[in-house]
Amino acid sequence: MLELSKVSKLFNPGTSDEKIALVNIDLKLNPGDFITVIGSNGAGKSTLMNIISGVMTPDAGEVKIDGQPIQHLSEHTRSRWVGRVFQDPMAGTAPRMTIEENLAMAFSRGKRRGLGFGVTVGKRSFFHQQLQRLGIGLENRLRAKVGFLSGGERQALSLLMATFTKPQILLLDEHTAALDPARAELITRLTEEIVREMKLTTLMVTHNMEQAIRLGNRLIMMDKGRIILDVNEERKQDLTIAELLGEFEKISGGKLADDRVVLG
Ligand SMILES: Nc1ncnc2c1ncn2[C@@H]1O[C@H](COP(=O)(O)OP(=O)(O)OP(=O)(O)O)[C@@H](O)[C@H]1O
Repeated sequence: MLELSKVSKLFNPGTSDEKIALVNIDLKLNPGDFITVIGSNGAGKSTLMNIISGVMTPDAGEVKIDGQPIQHLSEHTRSRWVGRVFQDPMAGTAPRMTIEENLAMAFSRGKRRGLGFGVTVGKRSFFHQQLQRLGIGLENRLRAKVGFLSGGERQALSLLMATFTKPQILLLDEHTAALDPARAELITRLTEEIVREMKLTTLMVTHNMEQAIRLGNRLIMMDKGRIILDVNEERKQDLTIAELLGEFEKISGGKLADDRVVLG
């Protein structure tokens, strides 16, 4: 499963704009772990996601999946093992393509070019069945252009596409933050269902403290490029938001500064 050892990342080193993003991060995910990630502004959460998915390379340290170092592999190659849903509903799908074309693209992810990209009858029936799981009627709109879907519908489609090929690791990068509360709740419910049914190992960044406590079996808190707290399932069960914020203050010596934090 995913393991990071001594991973560090510094932006603009040696300049007046130097930014510490990650400092000696050690993180080991066990199979089936669903970890929520919270932290202050600029704590390094997105950098962590970018390094795991291959958007960025670390300055030092190792990223391994099932014991194999992957930090030299491109984002495209890693997409075979790493699924990701971004905050922006526009980011995970191609707006000018139809729903079924987007799904076909996700289906062929990581495979050699030219293999399996078209929409065959067999695939169409599979896509129909998969979309039905979402319960929002997208299975009846297979040939609709994705650009015409609402943000929530697009995010549901992105979630399905990211998990289609049962990734070794699923990265959720504030994927409900840009949605209205009802849509956010829908995507959260779908996320829980898909992660549970497929037993996906998941890392989810959220600014919603209640969600961070309620979802998953483990919670990590980041500050200034470090993991400052790693809460296990047992302790997480009766954790409150006040206790979590208190822990942050105790360890970091300051208040959790996050302009997007949602307390419940
Ligand atoms: N491409 C970049 N170039 C320069 N500095 C960067 C870059 N990406 C991130 N940083 C800096 O690295 C640090 C960590 O940023 P990162 O985006 O990972 O934090 P975050 O925890 O996701 O923050 P937020 O919750 O505010 O989105 C910050 O100081 C940020 O300004």
